[in-house]
Amino acid sequence: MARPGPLPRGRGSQEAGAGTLLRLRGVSRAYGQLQALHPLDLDVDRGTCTVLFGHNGSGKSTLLRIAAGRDMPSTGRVLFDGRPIDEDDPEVRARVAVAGDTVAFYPDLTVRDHLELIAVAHDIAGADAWIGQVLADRGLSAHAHHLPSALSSGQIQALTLAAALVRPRDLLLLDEPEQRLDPGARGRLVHLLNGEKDDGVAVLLATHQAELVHAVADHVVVLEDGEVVAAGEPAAVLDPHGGLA
Ligand SMILES: Nc1ncnc2c1ncn2[C@@H]1O[C@H](COP(=O)(O)OP(=O)(O)OP(=O)(O)O)[C@@H](O)[C@H]1O
Repeated sequence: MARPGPLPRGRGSQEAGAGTLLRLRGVSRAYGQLQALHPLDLDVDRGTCTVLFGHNGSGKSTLLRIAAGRDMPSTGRVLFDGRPIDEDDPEVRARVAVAGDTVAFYPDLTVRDHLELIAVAHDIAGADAWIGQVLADRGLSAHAHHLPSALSSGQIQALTLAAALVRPRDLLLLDEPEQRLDPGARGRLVHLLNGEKDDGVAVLLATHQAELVHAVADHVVVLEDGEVVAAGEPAAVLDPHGGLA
């Protein structure tokens, strides 16, 4: 993906390709009596993609929220670039991009307005051209001046992705980014994720789609009722239909 002007990336991007960026140790999460996540360890390296795969309720979103510093684990710790993650930490805000499972857009701001707000907040050079590129890449150019209420569910999903992609990032966290995308947009998503890896970004995403796992993952973690039941290279762990190999 061509980027106009300086690459809008996080401050640590000069270290891209140099090892682990996100490290989870002994991380678990209980909601009252429910053990949503049993203790697990996970490393996500720069320039690689790790995929969380599992049925509804297996703990994927819980793990992503903890990895983003948006929720505290019941046990264990999360380190981003060697320090405890906290979503209020300016370093984390500058370097971690999240497209989560809940989305809130301003009803009276257009698609382009949303992306401009984010670009301004992150002080992005050449923002106009860059926003134009992100809109085109996500198939949103024709909807740039539309309000969120005028978008289809797939276009809302594309805007959710665009909002994460218009900003700098060394770590990209995505919750079911393939949801509601048509085959063309899913193809662009695969291209995008492989481009992120080439740029040295560490990617952690949750999905239900085995095809996406095989297309982008270096490492897959299969969750069942909050427990890791398999982990490793996709070809060794999952068959093409998403069953355990
Ligand atoms: N805030 C919460 N309070 C109580 N229980 C929760 C909360 N969030 C999630 N859970 C429960 O934790 C378990 C894991 O949920 P989670 O959303 O992490 O699953 P998931 O794998 O992302 O599911 P899906 O594929 O449906 O998005 C589920 O049983 C869910 O009901």
